Amino acid sequence: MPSELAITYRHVTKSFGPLKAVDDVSLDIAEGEFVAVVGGSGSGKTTLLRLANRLIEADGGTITVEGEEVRNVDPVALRRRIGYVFQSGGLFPHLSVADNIGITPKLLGTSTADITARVDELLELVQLDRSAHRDRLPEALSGGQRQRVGVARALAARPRILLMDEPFGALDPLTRDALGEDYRDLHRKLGLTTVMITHDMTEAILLADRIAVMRGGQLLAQGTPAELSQSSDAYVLELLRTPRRQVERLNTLLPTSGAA
Ligand SMILES: Nc1ncnc2c1ncn2[C@@H]1O[C@H](COP(=O)(O)OP(=O)(O)OP(=O)(O)O)[C@@H](O)[C@H]1O
Repeated sequence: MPSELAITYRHVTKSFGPLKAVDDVSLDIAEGEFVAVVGGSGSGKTTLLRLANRLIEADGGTITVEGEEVRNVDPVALRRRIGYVFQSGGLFPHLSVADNIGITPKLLGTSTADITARVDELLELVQLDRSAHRDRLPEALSGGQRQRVGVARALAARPRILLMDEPFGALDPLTRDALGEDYRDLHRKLGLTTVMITHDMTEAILLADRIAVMRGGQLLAQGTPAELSQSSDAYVLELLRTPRRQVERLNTLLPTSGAA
């Protein structure tokens, strides 16, 4: 029986002292869906993400992953089922690209030959040249290449769900755009479920099927970009104003015909 929902949050709450970082959030994420989580700094996005793989434990409510309540799943086993991509790549600085990517298969007892084959497969998947990048240390990579390695490492144990915390945030716009597009293709090709935090509403609109808007720990709104544009909430409309302004300005500045 295929479970339709990859992740569910039901009335989930997490406080740090007096602060409600996540406040009564209910959200369904369907299998194969690409959901972007947007919202201001400190609105609870990272906390929400980390509750799903038990990097943070909820105080109240229920979270399920692929039909199972996460509180009943061993956290280490859970994290192997859910890939996690950090903002800065989160790579181990003293390990080569290959060793970074192969670390989970190694911990799982995979043979050296199989790890080598898997690393090569993953490098190809994230479009990094094997011979050029395999043995480099993270410090010898560009920001974009580091993020590609971060994605490869998160996919090493063949998870069906990927959580991404501002994965492309620190990159220049062109690299960011290329990585976003490439990741979207990968998401589709591998049939992944993706939850991605971003500060960039334009990125959220271009990449995600659905957008969840957080504010003050609460889920303020959720929906497709078209649905959000019908929202009556002033904050949601304000978030959509920047991409709209960009489109209007680009339409004015760029000729509608031509190569660009
Ligand atoms: N371990 C912690 N201890 C105490 N407070 C925390 C902890 N983790 C998060 N918080 C607080 O909880 C709130 C939500 O934090 P969170 O990191 O989830 O927000 P965010 O929306 O991801 O922010 P940003 O976009 O800046 O990364 C913030 O006020 C933060 O300071």
